[in-house]
Amino acid sequence: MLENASLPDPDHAVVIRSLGKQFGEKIAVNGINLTIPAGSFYGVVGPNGAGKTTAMSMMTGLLRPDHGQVWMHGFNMWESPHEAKGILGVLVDGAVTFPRLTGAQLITYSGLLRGMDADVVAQRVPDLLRVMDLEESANKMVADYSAGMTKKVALAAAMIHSPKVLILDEPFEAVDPVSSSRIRNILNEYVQSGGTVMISSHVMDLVERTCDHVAVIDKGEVLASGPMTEVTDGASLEDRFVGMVSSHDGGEGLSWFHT
Ligand SMILES: Nc1ncnc2c1ncn2[C@@H]1O[C@H](COP(=O)(O)OP(=O)(O)OP(=O)(O)O)[C@@H](O)[C@H]1O
Repeated sequence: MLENASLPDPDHAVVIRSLGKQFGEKIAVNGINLTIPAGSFYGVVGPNGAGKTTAMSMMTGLLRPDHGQVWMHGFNMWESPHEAKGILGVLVDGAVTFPRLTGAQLITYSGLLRGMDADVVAQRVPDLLRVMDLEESANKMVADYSAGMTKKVALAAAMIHSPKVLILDEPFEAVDPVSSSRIRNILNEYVQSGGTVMISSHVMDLVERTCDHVAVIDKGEVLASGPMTEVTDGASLEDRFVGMVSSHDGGEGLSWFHT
């Protein structure tokens, strides 16, 4: 485990030290270090299989790391899970929901599970259904939702308790552009009010426009991280990303694929 030389600054939203996970022979996350400043909109980008979901699952306490530590505003995820998880809202790819609940029930249940007052939950559920454009489907079972609707209801469930930190794996995947823009505006306001958002995405343009910090992950390692302008260094995020990842991979094309 990590040498606990010094405790991280509780003003940082998320501090990750030497976080690692191996599945059999496969090293999915290879001892990564990241510091997510409070009040930042932090993007995580990386090619398929880079280790983003594994890293985010460990950050949120859903998957136990082989080694390393995570602190949420100074609370250690594994030593003080109640405190660390209490300030966290999570949307992780493939996370189990309860598809036989209706959308309204799922969001309500999430709030009640968080120990919220039932009256406050009842006030917030219609607001969340409205901003997610799910009012008409509020009483339909989540099992019958489209992929984008499922993503939006899971996002609403992650937001109901107004957490200090939101960790969202691919939150805009399958979400239509109007809903995506509305959700980004809400997240921007949340960040301006001091909240912290971490998202993963494959859409470089969206990450570049939305996030003020970014980490590029490949093969379980952080290739670059920090303020967006420092990482991009005058180029587009897409160009920087492709440059970093392909030099890491040394990938070649298909010499036979032509007519
Ligand atoms: N439960 C598991 N068992 C075995 N291998 C796993 C498991 N979860 C992830 N992996 C492997 O770990 C590596 C990282 O996977 P992960 O899902 O974290 O990547 P990702 O960056 O989120 O990818 P994508 O962008 O495609 O969603 C992959 O090689 C994957 O096959």
